[in-house]
Amino acid sequence: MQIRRRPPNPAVEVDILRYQVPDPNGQAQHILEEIVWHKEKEIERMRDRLSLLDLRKQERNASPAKDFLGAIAQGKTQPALIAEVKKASPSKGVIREDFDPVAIAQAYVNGGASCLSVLTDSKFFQGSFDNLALVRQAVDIPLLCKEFIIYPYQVYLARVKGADAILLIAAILKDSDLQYFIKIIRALGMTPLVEVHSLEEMDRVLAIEGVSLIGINNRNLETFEVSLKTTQQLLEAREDKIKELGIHVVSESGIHTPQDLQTVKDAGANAVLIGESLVKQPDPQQAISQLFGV
Ligand SMILES: O=C(O)c1ccccc1NCC(=O)[C@H](O)[C@H](O)COP(=O)(O)O
Repeated sequence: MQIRRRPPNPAVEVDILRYQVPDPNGQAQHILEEIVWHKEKEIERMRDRLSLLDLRKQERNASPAKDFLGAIAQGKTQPALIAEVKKASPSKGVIREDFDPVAIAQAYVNGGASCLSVLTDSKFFQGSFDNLALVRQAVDIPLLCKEFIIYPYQVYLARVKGADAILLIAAILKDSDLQYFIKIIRALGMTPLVEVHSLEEMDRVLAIEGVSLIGINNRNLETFEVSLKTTQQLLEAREDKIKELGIHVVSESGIHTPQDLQTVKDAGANAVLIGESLVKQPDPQQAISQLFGV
């Protein structure tokens, strides 16, 4: 997958100029590119309201980040559950009409989730950084900020709002950007979760220093096609290297049944990231019990 980046204005903090578009007014070629192009404008507007300098001052007063990787390693369930607070998505539209992020988060905690993932994108997922802050106030377990990170600004904002881990998507960041973001995330005491979808992305990420947690997304973000074979194939191909490096693996997306759970567990996933199949149930706590048989 290739994401074409448009010339930045104003100049950005990271060297992300590889993916420039020949025609900046051209059409996005797929949803991930559309999201990234929208993010550029969105973050520009956010910076106008609150500068990076002021945001970094706020970050110094934030309470310390919780141990996201430790919570997965200790896993309240097997595999450990990262339950996602998700109202809508580009592939499914609105998943839950009566969306109460705090009530859903509390139900997930009562159901035995080890960590939570909170979508903060507003245009495509109807999430928000306010939701992240509300969930942070309501629960004690570690939180992943599920964003499309292209600027350090988003990392600092996530920390200020209470994130303990940050998603980095290999398809939208080149290697030097990944390295740079991993350093910032670690410097702020958080855990980077680096997401891949292909063997090529897996190999890029395995060569980068400081990666302790890899997410294998079963959803192709270009076509929305979901296949658990993605987890099976990538783990089968790189199991030895992953073990040698002591990396934990999260299987993400498309997990709906106990059989799906068993499939990715047998493939070697240490954790699962589940949104839709839990959030669409009237009682998300009971949905976890049914899925995990607990
Ligand atoms: O969910 C989507 O449609 C989507 C589209 C484009 C980019 C990302 C997208 N989802 C992000 C995720 O990775 C999922 O929210 C997460 O893995 C949970 O998936 P699911 O259990 O299938 O809701």
